[in-house]
Amino acid sequence: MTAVIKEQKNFIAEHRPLQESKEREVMLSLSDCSLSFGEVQVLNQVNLDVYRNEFISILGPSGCGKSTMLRLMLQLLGPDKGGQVTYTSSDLSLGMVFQKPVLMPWLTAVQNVTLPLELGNKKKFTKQEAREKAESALRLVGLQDFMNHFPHQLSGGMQQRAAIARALAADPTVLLMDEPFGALDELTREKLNFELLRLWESPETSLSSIVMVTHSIQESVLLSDRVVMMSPRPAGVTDVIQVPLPSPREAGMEELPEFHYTVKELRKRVKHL
Ligand SMILES: Nc1ncnc2c1ncn2[C@@H]1O[C@H](COP(=O)(O)OP(=O)(O)OP(=O)(O)O)[C@@H](O)[C@H]1O
Repeated sequence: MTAVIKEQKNFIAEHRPLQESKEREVMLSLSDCSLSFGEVQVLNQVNLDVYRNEFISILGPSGCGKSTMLRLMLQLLGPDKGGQVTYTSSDLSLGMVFQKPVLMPWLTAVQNVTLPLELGNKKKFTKQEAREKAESALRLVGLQDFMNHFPHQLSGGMQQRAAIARALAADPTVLLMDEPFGALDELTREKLNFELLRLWESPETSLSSIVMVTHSIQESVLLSDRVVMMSPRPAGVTDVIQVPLPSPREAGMEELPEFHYTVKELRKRVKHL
């Protein structure tokens, strides 16, 4: 058993090799991005590179512009003049998971996951392919026995799993997540955090990088390689902290001194904002 776990760890390490900073590949970048809604300036000169094979958390005060930053990354919004959002990687494909699962109540789990794959003018998948991709994504998130359940028949955690499956079914290389577990109870949240890491590390998904907005300092330290801290609005990046925990992350790492030290350091910096 131990040998199998060790083998899996080695596989994960090979699958997701740590890159030296000078050779790290940038997947997408925000350069000097400011953004205003009318008179209200929300973002101020935000600079951030998202690298291949990394997990980034974004922490910042409520209303500072974290979701707006994700919408910039998705190019649903454009920055003010002078700013630039650049997609640098040739295999970049973005997926999004929102705080609320936003499932169609009249569709089953598998129909909800299939729907976006069938929409749009340039249909990438046939009906049959879309269905197979949806079923395989639902299996990945552990909902194989609930494919034909309607959203009201699923718990909050299961609904969020379905929303993650919906994003994964389109084979994104970068997954953007806006407080995906914020509305869940602590135990479910903890469970889903580790499930998310497992999905990220799995060779069965196309995921390379994850950018997650969270309000939890502990969650950000446990999950991420880097924590990006934002100031109050108009928000800029005040700090980028490299988390010194070993990879892959595992349950129990919250007991390590590096974990406590990093949480303490982030708390100190949040207080100074
Ligand atoms: N479409 C919009 N039109 C006008 N103002 C907007 C729009 N979207 C966001 N805002 C404003 O931009 C600011 C930043 O919003 P955003 O949702 O990005 O913050 P946030 O950091 O994600 O907040 P929270 O942590 O509370 O979720 C807020 O003051 C919000 O009211």
